[in-house]
Amino acid sequence: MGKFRRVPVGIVGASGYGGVQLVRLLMDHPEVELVYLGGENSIGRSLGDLYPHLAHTANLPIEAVELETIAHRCEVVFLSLPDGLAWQIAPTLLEKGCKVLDLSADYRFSDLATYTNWYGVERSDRSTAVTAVYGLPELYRDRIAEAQLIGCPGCYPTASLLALSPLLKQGLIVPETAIIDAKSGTSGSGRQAKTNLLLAEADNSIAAYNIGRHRDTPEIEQICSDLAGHELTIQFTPHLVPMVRGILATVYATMRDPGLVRDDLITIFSAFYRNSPWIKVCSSGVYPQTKWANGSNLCYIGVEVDPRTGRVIVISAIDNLIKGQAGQAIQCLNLMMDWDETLGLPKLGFYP
Ligand SMILES: NC(=O)C1=CN([C@@H]2O[C@H](COP(=O)(O)OP(=O)(O)OC[C@H]3O[C@@H](n4cnc5c(N)ncnc54)[C@H](OP(=O)(O)O)[C@@H]3O)[C@@H](O)[C@H]2O)C=CC1
Ligand SMILES: CC(=O)N[C@@H](CCC(=O)OP(=O)(O)O)C(=O)O
Repeated sequence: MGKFRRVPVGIVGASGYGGVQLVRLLMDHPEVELVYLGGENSIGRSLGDLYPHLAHTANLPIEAVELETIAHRCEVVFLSLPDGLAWQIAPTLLEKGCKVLDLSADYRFSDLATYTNWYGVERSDRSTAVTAVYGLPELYRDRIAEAQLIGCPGCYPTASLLALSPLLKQGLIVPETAIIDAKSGTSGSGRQAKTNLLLAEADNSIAAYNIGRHRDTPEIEQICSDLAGHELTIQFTPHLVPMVRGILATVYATMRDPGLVRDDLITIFSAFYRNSPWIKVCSSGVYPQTKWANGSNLCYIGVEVDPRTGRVIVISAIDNLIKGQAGQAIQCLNLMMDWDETLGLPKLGFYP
C-alpha cells in the first residue's frame, strides 16, 4: 500500500489576519501539513494564546524567522508580511528549494521601478523578481502552475481585475474610461491597531481614502495594460465601510458598441469564466452582495448596461481575506502542485 505523505507547509506572519486565515484553511486542506509558524512581536507565544478560539485545534508556537530552519522543514512557504519584507526572505528560501507564495506587494510587479516609485523601497533582488508570476489564476493559470514564486494579488486588485478583465480582453470598452469604485471592510487593513479602525471612528460612516494615490493603483494598471495591449491609467477610488470582511468593486466603462445589451455581456462574462470554478456570474438583473462571498473563495460578478449613458457597470463581491488573500494563495498552491484548483477551499460561506 502506498504511503500517504502530506506536503510540509509554513507561514511567516502567521499571527496576522492573513496568517490566521491561512492556518484555518490549511488545517482543512487534505494534502498539506502545517509545520512552521513565524512572526516577530509574537515570537514565543502560541497561536492559541493570540487567537484563543484556535487553542483546542492549532496550538502551534510562533517561532523566529530562521531561513535555514524554515527551508529544512517546509516545502512550501507562505509569506504574509507587511510590504517590503518578503523580498529580503524569498530569494534564500527559493535557493534552498522551497516554493514561495507572497501575499504582500513585493512580487506583484513586472517592473521593479514601479514598485520603488509607489512603495519607496530600492531592491536588490531583480533576478528573483523576474521569475515571479502574478497569482490571479483566472488570468494566469498556466504560468502559475509552472512557477516557484507567486506574487499574490491585493484584495482590491483581485475584485477590480475580475470585473474588468473580460471587458478589456475582448476589447468591449474604451479602456481609458474605466473607473473603479471599491469598498472594503476594516480587516483589509490587517490586525495592527489604527485610530481610523476604532469602532467609534469606522462605525456608522463611509469614507473614500487615498484618491488617485492608493498603492493598489499601479498593480491594477499593470494587469489592465497587459490585457488591453497598451499602457493604461485607471481611476481607482477605495472606501472604508463599517463591516469586518468583504470588498465590493463597482466598475464603470464606456462600451465601444453601445448596442450591446445586458444579456450579451452576461453571455460573454460566462464564456470568459467557464473554466473558472471560483467565479459565479449572476443571472440577468441580479447584483452581488459581499455577504454572499464572506467565508468562501468565491467571486460573484453582476453585469448591467445603462443604454442612456452607453456604459457597462460590473459589480464584483469577494471576501477580502479569502479570495482577496489567503484563499487565492491556496488556489495558486493547488495549481503549482497540480492538485484540483478547488482543493481544501471553502465553496460557500455562512448566510446571513
Ligand atoms: N488584510 C487583507 O485584506 C489583505 C492583505 N494583503 C496583504 O497581506 C499581507 C499581510 O496582511 P495582514 O495579514 O492583513 O497583516 P497583519 O498586520 O494582520 O499581519 C502582519 C504579520 O506580519 C508579521 N510581521 C511583521 N513584521 C515582521 C517581521 N519583521 N518579521 C516577521 N514577521 C513580521 C506580524 O507578526 P507579529 O505579530 O509576530 O509581529 C503579523 O503576523 C500584507 O502585505 C497585506 O498588504 C493582501 C490582500 C488582502
Ligand atoms: C481597508 C484597508 O485599509 N485596506 C487596505 C487594503 C490594501 C491591502 O491590503 O493591500 P493589498 O490589497 O495591496 O495587499 C488599504 O487600503 O491599505
